[in-house]
Amino acid sequence: MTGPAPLLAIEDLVVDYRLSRRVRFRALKGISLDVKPGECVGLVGESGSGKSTLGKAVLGLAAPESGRITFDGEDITHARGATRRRLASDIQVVFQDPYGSLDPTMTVSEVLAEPLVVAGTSRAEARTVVADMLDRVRLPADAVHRYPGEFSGGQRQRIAIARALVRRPRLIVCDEPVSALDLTTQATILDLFLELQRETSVSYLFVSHDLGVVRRICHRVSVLYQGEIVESGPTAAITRAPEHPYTQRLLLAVPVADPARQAERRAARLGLG
Ligand SMILES: Nc1ncnc2c1ncn2[C@@H]1O[C@H](COP(=O)(O)OP(=O)(O)OP(=O)(O)O)[C@@H](O)[C@H]1O
Repeated sequence: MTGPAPLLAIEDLVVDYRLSRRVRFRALKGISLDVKPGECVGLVGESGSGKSTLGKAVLGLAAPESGRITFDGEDITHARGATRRRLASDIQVVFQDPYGSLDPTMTVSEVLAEPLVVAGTSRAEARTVVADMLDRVRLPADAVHRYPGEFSGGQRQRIAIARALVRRPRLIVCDEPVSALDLTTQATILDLFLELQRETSVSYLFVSHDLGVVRRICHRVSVLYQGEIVESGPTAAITRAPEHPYTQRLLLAVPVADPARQAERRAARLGLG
């Protein structure tokens, strides 16, 4: 193998959902991908392709039938209990809906300090870390006394990112983290992810249905279609010359600024081009 050892390695992963005692649905049909230290790897695919299932498996929220997930060389495929709690400082998650993932009854200070206090950090030290994190995600210092519901969608996502960062994770699973935001806010949050990566060398597994978003932020991308990876490689190469027809379709769905090109693409998508 060339280059640094992967931080996260997924090998031939199969995940089923049990629909009834006899019936199972195979959501992931033997997926392999890896994320190297400091890298952002995109997992792109349309709704129902299995993206969130892969994220859940990494976080220990979906039990694989077979295959292997290793983190920093340790097999975590079926990690539970104490191992999972230890992993929680290394692997964090940012979800699509920042409001749903933040307790509305807790102040921002409590939301951010909780994971630290649970992990044994003193309250005084937690206060220092929280202040530093708010600064990093560009939220005003007085945000600590307010509640998540008092913030805009973009600001709430900044709170969720700060919460993911407080325990200094090495990997963040980002599950559609900008899908609920308008385009301008999306751009500023993606810039924030990039900046944080430069500052902290954190790695991202970046799940998205939007190849346009992935193109902005990911070094490499894997394209998931009906539970299988149909194409993967450097993002620039995949978006410049996608080989699989499904990737080509995903690319056609990316909005472009030029209305004439947009019309051409719409025609191509409808088979009129
Ligand atoms: N709890 C569940 N029980 C049964 N089937 C499920 C369950 N969760 C997901 N699935 C099915 O597994 C497949 C993959 O779902 P998953 O949520 O991973 O897709 P996704 O690509 O993340 O979609 P979306 O972008 O809409 O969130 C879908 O066909 C979905 O219907």
